[in-house]
Amino acid sequence: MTVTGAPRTGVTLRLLDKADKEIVGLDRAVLGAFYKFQHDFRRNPNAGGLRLKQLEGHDRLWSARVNREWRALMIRLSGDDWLLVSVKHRSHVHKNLDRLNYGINHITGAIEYVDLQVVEESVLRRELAPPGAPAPEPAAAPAPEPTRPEPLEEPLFAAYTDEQLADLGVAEPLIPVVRKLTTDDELLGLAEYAPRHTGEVLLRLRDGVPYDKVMEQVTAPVAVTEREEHPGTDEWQAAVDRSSAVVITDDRSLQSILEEGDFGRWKVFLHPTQEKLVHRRYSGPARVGGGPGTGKTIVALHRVCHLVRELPPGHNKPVLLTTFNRNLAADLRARLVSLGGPDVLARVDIAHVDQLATRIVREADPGNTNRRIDDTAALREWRELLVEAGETRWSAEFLSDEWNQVILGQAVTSRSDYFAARRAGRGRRVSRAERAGIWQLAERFTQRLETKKLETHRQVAERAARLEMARRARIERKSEEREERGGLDNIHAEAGSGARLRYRYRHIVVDEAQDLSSAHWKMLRAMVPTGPDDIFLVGDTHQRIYDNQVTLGSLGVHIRGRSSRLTLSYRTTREILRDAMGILDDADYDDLDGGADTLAGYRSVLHGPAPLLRGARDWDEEMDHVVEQLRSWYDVPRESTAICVPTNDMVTQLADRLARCGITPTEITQDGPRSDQGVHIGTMYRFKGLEYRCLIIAGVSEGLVPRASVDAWKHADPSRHRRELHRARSLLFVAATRARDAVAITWHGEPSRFLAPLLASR
Ligand SMILES: Nc1ncnc2c1ncn2[C@@H]1O[C@H](COP(=O)(O)OP(=O)(O)OP(=O)(O)O)[C@@H](O)[C@H]1O
Repeated sequence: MTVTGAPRTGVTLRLLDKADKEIVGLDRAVLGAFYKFQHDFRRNPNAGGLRLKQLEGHDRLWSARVNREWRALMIRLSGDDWLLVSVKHRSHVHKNLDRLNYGINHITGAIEYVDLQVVEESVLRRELAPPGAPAPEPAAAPAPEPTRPEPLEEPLFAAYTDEQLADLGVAEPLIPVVRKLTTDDELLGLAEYAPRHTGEVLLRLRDGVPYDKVMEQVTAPVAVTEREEHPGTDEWQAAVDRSSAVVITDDRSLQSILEEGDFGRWKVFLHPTQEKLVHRRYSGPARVGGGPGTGKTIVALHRVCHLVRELPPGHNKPVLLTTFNRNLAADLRARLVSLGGPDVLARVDIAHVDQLATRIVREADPGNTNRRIDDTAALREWRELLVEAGETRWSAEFLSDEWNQVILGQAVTSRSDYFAARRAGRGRRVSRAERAGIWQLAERFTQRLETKKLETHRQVAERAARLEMARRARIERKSEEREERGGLDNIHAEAGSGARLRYRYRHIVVDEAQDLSSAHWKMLRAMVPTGPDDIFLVGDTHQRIYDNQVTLGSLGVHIRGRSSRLTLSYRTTREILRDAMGILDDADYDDLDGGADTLAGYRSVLHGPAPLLRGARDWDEEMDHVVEQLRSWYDVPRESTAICVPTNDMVTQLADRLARCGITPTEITQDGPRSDQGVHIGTMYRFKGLEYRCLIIAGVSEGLVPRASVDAWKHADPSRHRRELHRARSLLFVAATRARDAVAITWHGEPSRFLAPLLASR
């Protein structure tokens, strides 16, 4: 349960997950009346105009008047604590009351509400109600248009007994309906109405996942354990804490639901597994993994709000929320304001890791005016240096990697240290004489950058890490001295500056953790004292698109025993997810700490068309296909549509073609999309963390995805070849999982090797 604020009168009105869908479907006048109703009810439920009364034959179900025609149905949890489960037309409230079912699911321990009348009529489209029953609900949540089942079809769940279904946590009143399901349309219709856990279980079984796996992956994570039962507390009160329900206050929560519809749901209805991760107290650094769209960022944002609420009052910003780049940091800021409002924002520093590193380095050296360059620009510098030096023994790529991963990566500062440095995972062996040569070139490279007043992001990150680690050592020393002197406060003042020396943050929350480098982690580790709730990180190594493989334990970030995984995708449909997983193949992925990670149990309850695969003769024809595809999505707002391509040139060419066809293109730059309007176009790297309704991935041809040059490593450096292929695969995986509703993948010439499993499945 998410609590977004306390009511003022002692009356608590909560809203059960899915009841909101019914409310959003009401017409505007009724919605207005509902808004007023919830306000009046919280002030005084017994006010005459509300006509609060218990429903006959139901010990906890009550109705109250929303307006002349509409009634709110509520479960009374205890004295003044109410749970709103439905808003119904008054003609439906007093008839067939035995069709209303509510109770506590004995497996999940959550409160569930089911209106069998609505389910049977809308899902099965069968006349199951007794004669004289009211006509179908005028304002029930919109049901998908199911097709009439073939009369003799085998029921979908015939292989399972009622008891087996109940043991998985399927809502018991729905089991007779589940037995009657014969088509996928009916099943998807039921999943729309049913308590969420029931939908998850049934769809997973229908996907062919074995019973035991469903038990392990879907039911076990949310099952009540004996330890969780609260003896002494009312069982309904305990159950509401395990339910997806939100306390209605006058503030954002209701507004998010009523005005933003499905788009606002992430702010209020967390999945029980998300909820647990947000509110838990961790004894040290904790990590949350999970496939794309499982709500890792959402959990990180709720976690930030939770940490802020636990802070003592103050005006500083003791919580750091950080991520990989500027674009993502801007997105986090916007989402955090929308979730927590200005009060939360006032206590949180939001900055991407390179921005933090720059701050630290500038603080230590305010006169530094060097220009920052990225890895590609640094590689160009390496190439030029090699040409100028007439050096042919090593390629620029090899030296650049050696410099980044071994010299900077291990903070190697002297020739003798370099002779002793570990080169694990670097593939090619180098002799002592070769190391001497490489070291000389590395020194020339550093001097070259200094002369040109250039600095790479990695250099800055390394420098920042060293500065922060030194600062941390000073803090620890001072605090030891202070203890020895019996707590004299002024010892804490930093020598010379007079400034007080303290840790920069109390809590750090990291998004997109899989792409941070060792230097970033060292810097972050040094910024926060070691202790409970110090670092909370979310990320997915299947989406790692920069070559930053780390073992967190060796960097002082000990997540062992505090690692969890989310498995339900809220973004991607089952059809998109299946193809995206096909792209990943069976490559190995790490867990950021030297172990292996998997996407076992990764699933979705959303449903849509299968991704479209289409080849063309050449790039010109492929661009025509892209335009055609965009035109077929005429009813989707252009800014909810995007195209990603492998190269910058293709971005320019495609943008040009779209503009000539009357479709506004908007390029996604390093700082995000140039404008809010038009179809977004960018290279695959730019799509990290973004989300669209419809997406085209174009140019997925052999030679482009992966780049042809990658295969040059096959014999020269097999380990690098493997890494490059891994990264290219992840890049396509990230791209394919950005769409909510529809994906089209196009290519020209030969399709990318990564598409082989998808093409074979068609
Ligand atoms: N409990 C929830 N209720 C409704 N929507 C949710 C919930 N959790 C997440 N979502 C929605 O799912 C989508 C994906 O969430 P989010 O961006 O947090 O996923 P992620 O795991 O960080 O994805 P990625 O790894 O691809 O960046 C968003 O649109 C978010 O609003």
